[in-house]
Formats: sequence, structure tokens, C-alpha cells
Amino acid sequence: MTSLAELHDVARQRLAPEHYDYFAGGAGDEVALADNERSFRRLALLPRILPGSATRDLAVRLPGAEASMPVFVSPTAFHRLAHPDGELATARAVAAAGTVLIASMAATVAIGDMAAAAREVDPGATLWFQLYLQTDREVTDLLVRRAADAGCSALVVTVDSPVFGRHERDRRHGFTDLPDGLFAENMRDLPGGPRNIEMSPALSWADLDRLRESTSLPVLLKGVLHPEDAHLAVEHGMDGILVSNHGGRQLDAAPAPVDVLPRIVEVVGGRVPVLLDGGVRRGTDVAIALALGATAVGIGRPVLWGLAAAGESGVRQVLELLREEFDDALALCGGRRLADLTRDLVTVRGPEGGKW
Ligand SMILES: Cc1cc2nc3c(=O)[nH]c(=O)nc-3n(C[C@H](O)[C@H](O)[C@H](O)COP(=O)(O)O)c2cc1C
Ligand SMILES: CC(C)CC(=O)C(=O)O
Repeated sequence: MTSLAELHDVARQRLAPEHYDYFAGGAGDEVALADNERSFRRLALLPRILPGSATRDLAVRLPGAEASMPVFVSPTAFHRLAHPDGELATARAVAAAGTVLIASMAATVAIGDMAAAAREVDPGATLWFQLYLQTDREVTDLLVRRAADAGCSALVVTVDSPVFGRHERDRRHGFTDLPDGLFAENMRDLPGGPRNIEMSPALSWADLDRLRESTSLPVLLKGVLHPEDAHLAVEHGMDGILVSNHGGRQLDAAPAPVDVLPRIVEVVGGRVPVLLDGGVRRGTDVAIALALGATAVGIGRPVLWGLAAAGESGVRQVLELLREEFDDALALCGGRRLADLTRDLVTVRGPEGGKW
């Protein structure tokens, strides 16, 4: 395979239509979904020349992690719909790539088993655990304890889902539940028995404060788009911000993360890392996001396409393609290290170029 788009095509052919649409789809008219990729293509990189070095360093330090490149895996649910090995395959592939896997709370493999699979490949593999705060605090506390016991080195709290997005593709298919034999394994053995993941608009910053006080793990906030919320996140002691519109699956009128990134970077002012996901499909997208101030970027769907196309090896291909493409983009921009990707390199395409 020579690009992520090719792996996507193979995945589309292999998956059952209702499972493909669950992975691919967005909310409402899928305006945000389409805009996520399109927004990267509205931007251009103004390359510098003659870097004076033939070596490049892609490694990046993140909360509780040293990643081999500024690309991590964003949390996506239900990997066993894509491949029988599910999250075990994903965990092995991400460990082999030496980057961070954010394990979804809605994984079809329990977090302890994912961590064990990753550590067989690399004892130093990094997993973070994605969490939807539950209104039953006992449940949240138990999930946090399990993540810590599994050796997760950070928590990623998703805050863009006070209610579940309206996924019309799923409604048309009548896809409302996992097939028999698959389960959100982290939701077993909880007080009161197995549970569904709850999304609640009743949650507030006070619930986040409580989580912050209850754990020594770094806590990152996923789904921040408003600069004022980025400011509040830092004030409330968060260790990082993940700028995201949930891959266009929640508020369909939400902007593309890359369009709000510069403002958030400005507000945060270097106090904590600012990460981004949504629409990253090429190494040049990674370079644009870093030039606009992101510390690293996440990919969601491309991992699912790799998994559906070829299991562990497919996910490895996705990560290695992005690594090669990003290394290439950095070289072509005249850069040697990530810090060489600066804001002045980004312009808007077309005759207005430069007026950013
Ligand atoms: C099928 C699917 C399932 C997802 N599940 C979760 C999840 O369980 N938790 C979460 O915080 N985000 C979830 N997301 C959002 C991703 O973490 C991420 O924000 C998004 O996919 C990034 O956009 P991209 O797919 O364009 O790379 C999911 C996204 C998809 C496509
Ligand atoms: C099971 C869901 C909570 C996963 C999710 O966040 C999504 O499908 O976007």
C-alpha cells in the first residue's frame, strides 16, 4: 500500500456495510466530518531551503510518554468489528511503532489485556486510557484504578459528548448494538453488573476537579474547541488539551480542529501541550498542525482502516506510512527537528496566500 487512502478502499470492501458506516460516519449532514480533511487542504506550507543536515529527529515528549514521532492513536471504539484480533492487534502495532495508543473506554478488549499485548512487543509501550466520566463516581473511580493497574500513564477525559451524536448512517442501518459475542469489556464487573457507557450533560468542571484530585496520573482533556475552555482546562490543572470535534461525530456545526488550533495555542501559551485530531491523513497534515503549534496529532479512522484491511500489519502500515510521509514533509520544509516547523511556514492557498 502506498497511502492511507488505499487502505481505506480495501477496508471499505472488506467490512459489512453497517460496520463500515459506523466507523466512517459523522453526525447530521457530516459537514464537520468533511471539513476536517478539507481544512488541511486549504492550507499550504512555505518551505525553507538548505537545512544543512541530513538527519532528522521526529521524537517528542508527551505527558507520561516519549513517542518516536508526533503521531499518536486516538481512541476509537469496538475494534473487534474491524478485525477478530481487535484492540490486541492495534496495541501490538502501536507498540511496535513506539508511539502512544489512547485506549478507548469502549474497547472490545479489556484495558489490562491491551496493555499486556503491547508490552509483549515493547515492555516500555505507552498506553493512555480514554474516559467518559460517569455520574456514578464509584464506576469512574474503578475504571481509573483499572487503567492505573494496567500501567496506563495518562487519562484522557472526553468532554465533547454531553449527549451522543446523531449518527444518521447508523439509524438507517438500525445499527444500535454490538453483535452477539462482542462487548465493551471495560464495562464488565462494575458495581451493579455490566453497564452501558453513560454520557451526561449533568457533568461539570467540579467533576473534573474531583477526578484531578483522585489520581496522580496526568489528565488530558479531549474535545476542546473554544479558547475559553482551553484556558479553563489549564486553570483546572489539566496536563494537556486535545483539540478535537470527535471526528465530526458530535456537533455537526463544530469547526475543524485545525481552524481553531492557532487561537487555542495562543491562549494556552505553552503551559501544557496542545494536541489535535480530526482529518489527519497525510504527513503534510501532521507538519501543518505542528507548524500551527500542536505538539502531536492523533489519527482515528485510518487505524480502523488498517485494522480492517490487514489486522496488526495493516495498523503498522498506517503508522509507518505516516512516519515516512511526515519525515519527508519535514525534510522538504527544510527542517531537521520538530521545532523547525514554525507558524510562518503556514499560509492559506490561493491568491490570498500569506494572509493568515
Ligand atoms: C468509529 C469511531 C469511534 C470512536 N470512539 C471514540 C471513543 O470511544 N472515545 C473517544 O473519545 N473518541 C472516539 N472517537 C473519536 C476519535 O477519538 C477521534 O477524535 C476522531 O476519530 C479523529 O478524527 P479522524 O477519524 O478524522 O482521525 C471515535 C471515532 C470513530 C471514527
Ligand atoms: C461507543 C461510543 C461511546 C464511541 C464513540 O465515541 C463514537 O462512536 O464516536
